[in-house]
Order: sequence, then C-alpha cells, then structure tokens
Amino acid sequence: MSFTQNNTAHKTLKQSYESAQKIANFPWSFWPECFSNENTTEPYCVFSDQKFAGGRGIFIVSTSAMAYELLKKPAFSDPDALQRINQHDNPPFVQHEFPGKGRGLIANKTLHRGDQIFASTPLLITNPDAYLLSEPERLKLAHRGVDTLPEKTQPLFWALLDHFKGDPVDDRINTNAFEVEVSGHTQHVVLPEIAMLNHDCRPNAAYFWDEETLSHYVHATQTIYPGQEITITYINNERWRSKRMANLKENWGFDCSCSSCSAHPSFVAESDQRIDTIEELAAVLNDWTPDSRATPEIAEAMISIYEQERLFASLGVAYKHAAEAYSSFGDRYNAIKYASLSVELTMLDKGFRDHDVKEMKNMAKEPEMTWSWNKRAGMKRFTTSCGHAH
Ligand SMILES: C[S@@+](CC[C@H](N)C(=O)[O-])C[C@H]1O[C@@H](n2cnc3c(N)ncnc32)[C@H](O)[C@@H]1O
Repeated sequence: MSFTQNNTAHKTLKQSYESAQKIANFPWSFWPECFSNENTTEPYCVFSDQKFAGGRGIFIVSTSAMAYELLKKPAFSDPDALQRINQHDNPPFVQHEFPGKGRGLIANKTLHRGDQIFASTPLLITNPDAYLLSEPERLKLAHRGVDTLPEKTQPLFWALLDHFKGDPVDDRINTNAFEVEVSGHTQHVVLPEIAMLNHDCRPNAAYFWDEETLSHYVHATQTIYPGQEITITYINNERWRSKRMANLKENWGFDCSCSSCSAHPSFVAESDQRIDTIEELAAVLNDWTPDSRATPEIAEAMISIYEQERLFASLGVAYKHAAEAYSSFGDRYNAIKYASLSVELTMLDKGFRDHDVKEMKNMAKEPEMTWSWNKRAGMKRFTTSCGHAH
C-alpha cells in the first residue's frame, strides 16, 4: 500500500483512526500521516500499531517499504514470538537517584553472569533518514507518533529524561535512543526500561538487539550484588579514556563520571596502555600467515588484560582468539574450553543468533572440523629463552 502526503494530510487523530478502522485487515491503528520533499525519494510517514506486544503499542517513523518490512518480522506476525518479552513484574532492580547522573537502577537481589535483567520491545522505531524532512515536518511525525501510543504506554515515554531541553518529544528520543539494525538498515529505537540504565565504561551488564522479536535483551555479565548499580555501555569502550569521554560528550551530551573516567591520571595511563596492548595482541592473533607469531599464550595474556580492565562483555572476543589459537595447534580440549566460554559471553553481548556464536558452538562440539584446526601445527609455540647465550 502506498501513502502520500496528499492522501494523509490534515487528518485529526480521530479522523486517522476512523479511516484506518474502515479498511478490513489494515495493519495500522491510524491512517499514516506522511511528508515528502525534493530531498526525499519516498514519503516518510508515522505508522502506529496499538495492539503490538500485547497492547504496549509501537510507532514507526519511516518509509512505507521499511514499515511493511518490519511487519514481516515474527514480532508482528507470530503471536508467540513475544511470550518472554516485556515481563516487568517483580523486577530484580529498583530505581535510585545518583548525584550527577540522574536516575539509574540498582540490583535488589544477586544477579549472576548470564541472568536476564529484562527484555523489552521499543515504544518507537525511527529511520535516521527522516532527517531529510524539514524540521517542523519531522517533529510533527514524532509528536503524532507519541499521541498514537496506547494511553497506558504514553506515561512511559513522558517519564524519559530530556537531557537537551529542546523539543520535548525530539529531546526524549535523542537522549534515550539506541542505534540498531533492521534488515541491513540502521534505525533508532527507544526502550523505556533500558533507558533507565546509566553508562559505565566498565559495565556489569550487556545488551543486544534481536531483529526477529524486535526486542532488546539485557543480561548481567558478572555477579552484581544487591545495592550495586546495574550499568551498560553506550559506546565502544576499547579506546583511551580521552576518546571515550569525547564520544560521550559529543553524542550523548554528558561528562562521564564512571570510575574509570574519574580515576587518577596515573591509573588512567595504565588503563590506556592495556587498551593499546589488547590492540597489539589482537593484530598478532589475527595473523594467519606462515610467519605468524601467534600462540595460545598470547591469547591467554589477552584474556588476562581484558579481565584486569573489567571489560567482561568483550571477553567473548578474547575467548574466541584463545579457542582458535589452541585449535590452530591441535589442542582439542583447550579449544573446546575456550569456545564454550566464548559462546557464553558472546551470547550476552551480540545475541543468540550471532555468527561468532554459531562458529564457536561448532568449535565447542568438534574443533577438528573447524577451519583453524592444526593451521599452525609445527610452528614455534613457546619463546623459552631471551635470545642470548648464557
Ligand atoms: C538513557 S539516560 C539514563 C537514565 C538517566 N540517568 C535518567 O535519569 O533518566 C542517559 C542520560 O543519563 C545520564 N548519564 C548516564 N550515564 C552517565 C554517566 N556515566 N555519567 C554521567 N551522566 C550519565 C546522562 O544525563 C545521559 O544523557
């Protein structure tokens, strides 16, 4: 079905609702409002489904093609797909006010590595290309979207932080949106539960986006004790403190006050050095040429540095390096050990459908059948002397 600015213009909310209800099997609760201009190749519209996720509702600001692509996802088409999502009764956390950071969540019971903290569907999905519209038109779509959310869901949107104090809807979206992929396209989503989690450069929880259920999952990546704040990262943390702080300031508008950003300069220097070492070791381990100096010991060193740096979610990457390094020397049981660890951690960070997870699952079952098996057999593994004659 195609929507144009002409067939959607100037309808009140009530008129849009009535127009949508007149058409049998129309998937949206309101007739979409659309805008286009000389910069756009197709109109951008607001599509709203109040029945989505058992009545939590959702609105999508995008092209008709993307909205109908989303409709094909099990989240919309399979009534059982969201059975374990949006279960927010008896949560393992309580809200707390943190000086300098605003609201955040603290654990109210012990959470172990791998425990799910919550999984939820977004209130909205917006296409970043909607910025091709003029500002007033883009804002009109966003405002219409919020007005079309079910009455009981709207307070969840209005309770979100508006950090920049500009347009009240746009500001809440910009302060809280996460970038996700849908069918190979970047989209922005807002999830009110995850939006209550503050950033930490050394977080104790990780999240991933599942395209099929259009849901964000959050899990503990280490033990979190009652009273401890639950944190996630908003950025890539494998960078120097100065780069992390600049990124958070530029894209999120705040000065990070996490412990690794507020440490004494000499501790920061050590941490930055470890980040450099991780990068250097990764380059060695990624070298699969006959001249490679990669050994399992180098992967073990990398694991140790990740642990020192408390980059627990990223440990899945280091375990993968170790599994491949052991496999490349034909060491079956160490390959299995580290492949299993990699599956456990990577599932929390990249999701259960991730390519690396599948690869490591295969390695954990039959390392001999993987591409890296015995690849470095016969190559020098240990450096036992300092190179001098004694
Ligand atoms: C997604 S919200 C997180 C919840 C927010 N604290 C609230 O009260 O709704 C993101 C905002 O929280 C604050 N924030 C999150 N992590 C922070 C940190 N490590 N240091 C300082 N402020 C932080 C910033 O104002 C940021 O724009």
